Amino acid sequence: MAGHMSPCSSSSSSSSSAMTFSHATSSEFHKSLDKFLVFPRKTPESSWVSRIRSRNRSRKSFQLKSSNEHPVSSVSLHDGSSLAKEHSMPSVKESLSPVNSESEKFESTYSITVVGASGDLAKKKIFPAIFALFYEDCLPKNFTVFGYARTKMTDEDLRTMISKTLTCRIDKRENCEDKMTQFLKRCFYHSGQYNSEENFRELDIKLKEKEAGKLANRLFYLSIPPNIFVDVVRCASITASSTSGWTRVIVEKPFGRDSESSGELTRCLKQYLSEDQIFRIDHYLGKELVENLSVLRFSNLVFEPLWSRNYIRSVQLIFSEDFGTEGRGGYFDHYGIIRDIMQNHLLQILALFAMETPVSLDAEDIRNEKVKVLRSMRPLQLEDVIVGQYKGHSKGGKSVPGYTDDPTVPKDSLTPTFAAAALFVNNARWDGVPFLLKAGKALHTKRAEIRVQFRHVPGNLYKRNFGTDLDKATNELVLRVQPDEAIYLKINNKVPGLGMRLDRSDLNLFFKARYPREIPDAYERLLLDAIEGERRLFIRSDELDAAWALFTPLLKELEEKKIVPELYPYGSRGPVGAHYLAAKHNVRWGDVGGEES
Ligand SMILES: NC(=O)C1=CN([C@@H]2O[C@H](COP(=O)(O)OP(=O)(O)OC[C@H]3O[C@@H](n4cnc5c(N)ncnc54)[C@H](OP(=O)(O)O)[C@@H]3O)[C@@H](O)[C@H]2O)C=CC1
Ligand SMILES: O=C1O[C@H](COP(=O)(O)O)[C@@H](O)[C@H](O)[C@H]1O
Repeated sequence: MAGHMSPCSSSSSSSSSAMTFSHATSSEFHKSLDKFLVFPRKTPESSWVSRIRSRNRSRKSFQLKSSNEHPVSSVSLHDGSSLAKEHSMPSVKESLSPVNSESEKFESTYSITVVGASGDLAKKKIFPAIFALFYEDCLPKNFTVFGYARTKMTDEDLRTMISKTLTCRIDKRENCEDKMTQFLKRCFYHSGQYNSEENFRELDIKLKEKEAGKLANRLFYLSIPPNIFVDVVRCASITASSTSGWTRVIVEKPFGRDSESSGELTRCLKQYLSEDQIFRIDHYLGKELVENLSVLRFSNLVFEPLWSRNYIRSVQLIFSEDFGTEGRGGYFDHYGIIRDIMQNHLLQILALFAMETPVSLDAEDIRNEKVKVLRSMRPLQLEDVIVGQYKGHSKGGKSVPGYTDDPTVPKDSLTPTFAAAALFVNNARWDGVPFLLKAGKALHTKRAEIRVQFRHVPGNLYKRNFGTDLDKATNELVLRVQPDEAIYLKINNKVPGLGMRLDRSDLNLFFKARYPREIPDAYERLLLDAIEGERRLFIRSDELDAAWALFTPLLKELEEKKIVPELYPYGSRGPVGAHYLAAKHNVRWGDVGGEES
């Protein structure tokens, strides 16, 4: 069975000292925002580069922009102290636009090594995201991509494999073929075992060849099952970390399966890496609408005053997929939907939603606020959770499989493929407000959204016109994370004409209509942030601990008591129990009934 954490000593063949990887200085993320210029990250290439160049010419400073436009590891020639500190880690944009011989001296190289390059995630998401960054001219001049896995492949085989999943931006497609060819020339492959220092040493030699003596920054993306994370980090740290620039490691979830295993994983990783070097990815934090949540809230006066128990009746975070665990049943059965979606993606959104205003957009300020929210929540109780599992059925000559029909899933599996839960943030702002989380596979639709249901209007003058069901007149703010990103607010208005008939309408910001260009994939944003050293969208270890503390007792209880999930048909709206759970907290799910626009 996949997924058991190996203790860090498991296959360690040699001892090593802590923090073998070299890492960026902490000053990287302690700069104040207003010290720097602000550039939009994605403007067309010519204007973007020329803007940087002209600013650099006039101010002699380089700017590196991460997803919050916060210059993270920039080098300012105005600031002697930061110059001295950070010469060892020039920024991406710096190497994009060398402007004087001083900077030429420090020209740096960047490599991204995708460990587990033969796998599903690498093919589907990571290589396409790196290419998209290249296509958008967001990558530095000197960059190399390496694939690493056990599968025997040549460089050419890797290129053929990844070329099948590369796509150019829908709204551009200019020079697409050329760009792909240029990109593929930068891609190389090394076949090796995950626990072999020798094989990583060979990788190091190949990396050094490409780096050609320049200052080298290395990013490792661990796109592998979690039971080999520590082996890889150990081997790479001992034999393949950069000795001149930074070394960073992106770790894919799952980060453990409960508090203990997660703590153990963190402890093991920290034998070889400092916290600054670990980039725990939760790709939902890279989604456009999740990014927009804080903007909506903190840059519009109309929302923030309403953002509390005084006006908000419930917050609903909903994830549904219209397919089952096909092909991933073996992995999934060890985790279940609560660990796969709720404890990370939905909880992260909840923390961003509920946090207090951070001191600044600095990663540490934001993550401090998120941790406070998580630590203000009471651990989940069994009575506030319902679990379900999809079953197969046949309809009109077509049959769909149940979860346990998957040959890699035990026939008597009790693993939930659906869960709904009510969580509470016990602080002054949110006391008593249910945060309803719902996540499920093999449901009737694919969707992720944040629904904010406001309280009923007190002493409503128009009560008569709404009829008896006041819930139907409740204002609701919806952030549709996917598909068809949108932000809309349900309001009540008068139907034009004589008489007084009320209607419910949407004030709608539909992103495709407003911004008719493709929205970057979450992995693009996150990869760029990792290259640029922006940690805001990555999970800090104390956040992770707090998240597991909320779910671990419940997960244990579910397993110990062998709670049987409620069966629901593949393609349905999920177990009825979810409605009882909402009703218990005096609310209704916003995504059911005629209201789900
Ligand atoms: N796929 C997805 O959509 C998502 C995946 N993730 C996470 O990302 C990581 C990678 O996912 P994914 O690509 O699906 O994983 P895969 O199962 O496809 O594994 C990736 C690669 O790791 C190697 N590998 C697989 N199993 C083992 C094993 N038991 N021992 C040693 N090596 C093994 C294989 O390469 P080789 O045999 O060539 O060495 C494989 O190609 C996982 O941690 C997963 O949980 C997170 C979110 C979504
Ligand atoms: O992390 C995961 O996410 C995917 C859903 O991601 P999305 O970006 O396509 O919404 C989910 O299918 C998978 O089970 C889970 O591990």
